[in-house]
This record gives sequence, C-alpha cells and structure tokens, in this order.
Amino acid sequence: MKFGSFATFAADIEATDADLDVVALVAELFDAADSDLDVVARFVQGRVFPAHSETKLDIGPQLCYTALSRAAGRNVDADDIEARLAETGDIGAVAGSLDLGGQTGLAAFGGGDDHADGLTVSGVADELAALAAAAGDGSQSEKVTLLFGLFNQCTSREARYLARLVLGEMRIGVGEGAVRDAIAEAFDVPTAAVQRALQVSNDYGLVAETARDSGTDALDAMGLEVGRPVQAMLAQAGTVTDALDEWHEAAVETKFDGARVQVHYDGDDVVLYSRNMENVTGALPELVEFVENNVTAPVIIDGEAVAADEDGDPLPFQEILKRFRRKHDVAAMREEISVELHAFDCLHAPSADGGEDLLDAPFSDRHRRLRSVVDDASAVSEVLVTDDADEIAAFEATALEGGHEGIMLKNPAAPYTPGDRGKDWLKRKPDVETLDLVVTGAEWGEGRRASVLGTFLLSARDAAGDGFETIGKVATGLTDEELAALSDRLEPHVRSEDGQTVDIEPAVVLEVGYEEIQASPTYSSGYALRFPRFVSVREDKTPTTADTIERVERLAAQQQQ
Ligand SMILES: Nc1ncnc2c1ncn2[C@@H]1O[C@H](COP(=O)(O)OP(=O)(O)OP(=O)(O)O)[C@@H](O)[C@H]1O
Repeated sequence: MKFGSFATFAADIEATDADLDVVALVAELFDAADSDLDVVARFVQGRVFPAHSETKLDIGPQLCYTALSRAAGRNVDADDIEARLAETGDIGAVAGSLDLGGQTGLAAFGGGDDHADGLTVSGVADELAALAAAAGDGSQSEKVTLLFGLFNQCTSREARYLARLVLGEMRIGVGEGAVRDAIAEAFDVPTAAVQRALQVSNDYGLVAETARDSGTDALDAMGLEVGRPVQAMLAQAGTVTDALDEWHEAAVETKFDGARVQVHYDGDDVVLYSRNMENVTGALPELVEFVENNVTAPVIIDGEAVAADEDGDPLPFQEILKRFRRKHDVAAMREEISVELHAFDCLHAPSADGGEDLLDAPFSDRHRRLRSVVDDASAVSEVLVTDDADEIAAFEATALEGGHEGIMLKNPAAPYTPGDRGKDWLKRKPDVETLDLVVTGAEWGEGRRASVLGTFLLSARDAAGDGFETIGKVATGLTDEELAALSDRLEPHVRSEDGQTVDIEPAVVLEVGYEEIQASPTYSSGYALRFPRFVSVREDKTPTTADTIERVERLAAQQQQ
C-alpha cells in the first residue's frame, strides 16, 4: 500500500466524528491494505511496533524537529519548527505546512527501490525499524539522517501523519475498540471472536490477517503463545456477601500490594510483562532467577511482584515502582529493595503433548496446576476455599497483620477471562467507615480461649445521649494477646454473669470495622453490623463520646446511595 493512500485514509478518518463512520472507514482501509495489513492495523492506532515489543523508536521531539527542518531546506531550522508548534500545538499541522523534499544528500533517496515513485507503508515500516535499531555512538545522527530521508520524500499530507506517528501523537480518533469493530466489519467475522483473539494475542496485525485469510474458526482457535503477553484478568470491588451469595463458596487469597507481573518461560528464557504488557524483564533479575531455579517446563504464570525488606516483609507499593521499569542501576537498586514473586494463577502449563492453555479451566484447577509447576511453594499464593464468612474475616485479619493490602475473593469455578473486569474476581471493598462502639456485654471464649472473653456485645449511644442500644457482636480480628488484655481491661466493669454471658457496664470503647449496616430486629438499636471486625481499643474515648445511633442511621442511609 502506498503511504500516500494510508495518509488519505487517515485524513478522512480524522475529519469524521461519528464512531460508526470511523469504523466503516477503518474497515475500508483494512480492505485496501493487502500485504501491509499488519502494519496498517498498528499505524492507524499510532503504533509503530506491537505494544509488547521491546523495540522502541526512541525519537525525541528535538530529533524530529531537526530532521523536519533539514527536509524543509536552508531557510528553516529546528527553532522555527518549535516556534510554529507553539502556535498550532500540532506537529502534524507544522509538518504538513512545510515545503518538504528536493533536498539532496546521502539519505535523501534512501529506503529502497519502492521510493522511486513514492513511499509505501512497508517501506516506512522498514525505515522506522532501522531507525529503532540504531544504537551506540553516532546513533542520534544516524536517526536524524534516516528520518530526514523519509520526510524528504513526503507530500505534505504524508508528512502530517508521519510526524505524528513517530512522536506517538497520531490522534485521529481510532482506539482499540474501533480497530476491533473494523476487523469484524471488513472481514465479516463476529466482533466477539475478534475481541477474544485480541485478548489472547494482543497482536492486531496477526488478528486482522487471521480474520481476513482464515475466518472465524481460525480466530477461535488462536491460543496463547509462551512469550506473547495476554491481557490480565481484572477485579471489581465487591463484598464477602456478594461473593457468597453469588458463588456459594469463595476462594480467598491475600491481595498483595505490588505490581502485576506475567511470567513467560519457554524452557530456556524468562520474559516478564507488566499489566500494560510492557516487557519488564531487565528490571527484575531476581524474578528471572527465581523462575529459572524453580520452574522446569514452559509456563505462563500470573502474579504480583512485591517489594520486600531484609526480613522478607512486604514494603509499600511505592517501593516496587522504584524497581519495576528501571533500565539503569538495576544491580545497585536490587541491593536496596528486593523483589519477590507471589504467583496466583497459571494460564499455560505442561501437558502430555507439550503444553496446554488453561484459560477455560476453573480457577481451582488452574491454581492446583500452578502449585505443581512452581517448586518453591512459598512463592505461590495460599488459597482458602470456604463458605464461612467468619473464616474469610479471620483470613483477612491475618493478611492485614502480615502487612498486605487485604484480600481477593475469586469464584473457584470461573475461567480466566483476559482483559475482563468481570464479577468472578472481587477485591474486597474496604470497610467504609469504622464505628466507635461501647462494650456492654461479652461472652466467654471456647476451647483454648475459655479463660478470656471472646465475643463482645457492642452498643451505640441513643439519641438522647444517656443510654445505649445494642448493634452487634464482634469476635473477629483480635489476637490472643489482645483478647487477654481486653478481658483484664473489662473485668472491673463486669456487672453480672450468667453462664457464658457477661453483663458489662459501659466503659470501654472499641473501634469496629464492618462491611455493611443492616436494618435488623436482632438488636435493640434496630440495626446490625454485617461482618464486624475489631480494629482497636479507643483508649482516647469514653462512652459519652462513642458514636450515636444517629450516626449509624446516617451511615446506613449513605450505603443506599
Ligand atoms: N491474589 C491476587 N489475585 C489477583 N490480583 C491480585 C492479587 N494480589 C494482588 N493483586 C493485584 O490486584 C490488582 C487488582 O486490584 P486493584 O484494583 O487494587 O488494582 P489497581 O491496578 O490499583 O486497580 P484496577 O485493577 O482497579 O485498575 C490486580 O491487577 C493485581 O495486580
């Protein structure tokens, strides 16, 4: 395809507002692209290389201005280009306004035979690949020369889009959704098939060519390839109630506070991708070493890279960012902040006939496979499968105590849906606001906790401010030491005992988290807390400054909004 034809399509698309018309034009462009379809599918989105490719153009604005000014002749320099850009704000408009071409020099006719009668899309792609490959001493001037060679052969319309392409500012209004729809329209295949193929391959060129040359069945058959990133499955915010109501039982995991990492190991090499499918292998050598030492067959593993201190305890999210995309001083930084893998899913695993994709397998099976492919079990997330909300709350308390962010709730039966923020993975919504409630009763513990109070009856102040109304019981979130200390603290305030049950005068205030406030006849306040969790003893508060029923009512009303 002539680069001029591409530029004409780009101009038409840019001038079009309606989404459907844009899709129709992109479909027409794909139809006309012939053997350049893969490149065109990227260029139209303003991408020179596939998103996951390690190859980067690395052209700064100054380099582009210099190349443009050279192609524009003796009367224009890079400063002039910058001045014009300050007026229009669009490098495409500036490039398109210059009188380019006619400059002679070594590179002026570069780019191969194609260029004798105009640039082609593949010719431009080849030149840009050569430009990206230029490295070492003198590479900057080599890049300027190559880019000058291209601009020198451009019509003003071609220059408009070439300048935007190389600076990553295409902005003609074609997003991933439009490309997906255009592939479906141009080659008469279902949008859902295109979508799925894009999610597993992330290769627009490959998907477009497969749709055109082999149709729907071939799109459906497109699988994972070790080394090529898959879009990450995402989570929604949700509650324990949502999870248990919907799935009956939930797989509960720690929510690690780090950066998502997808591990590809083909038996020889390890490649690591970020959530945006950037190649981050070079920045995380200890993860590469870990996989080399603990995995023996080709796999694709999903997980979280977490920064850890010397004792292996997790460090805050900001710390992993210092390591994650680092290109320089990786070894020195590694001394300061180490990075650990917490693997939580397995998308491709060894099988009798080489390897198999696990996207359609239930989470519980995938996790079992994960455990079987990673030798060091400590790097694999612990999973609790339960239908008991108290067990989930206890798991969460342990995760929080361990310095983690919280918990994830997963549907044990759900497949892995790449790129989808569906309802099968829930990040547990943090407690909205805590309440400061007065302890007005308690129950003795059971088993090894028989000598301490184990469950605490909680009350809020009534509207008049002189009485207390019960609202719930808390038994979760306390360590053995905290239970013992709280029992001692409450002992002087015990009014009476009846079997397991203890009546306590209002004296001690607890800060309590919960998932939801519900209207309920169980307690005298008319409300109950769903999944109450001990947060702290409010030593700084007395019953007279504890929260009121009025506040409880207000919070309950806010939940409905
Ligand atoms: N056990 C786990 N299972 C799945 N994801 C986990 C787990 N532990 C930590 N995570 C991380 O949690 C992320 C989802 O949670 P969260 O929403 O807080 O992430 P985010 O990137 O800040 O936001 P969002 O995904 O909503 O854009 C995942 O992308 C993953 O990086």
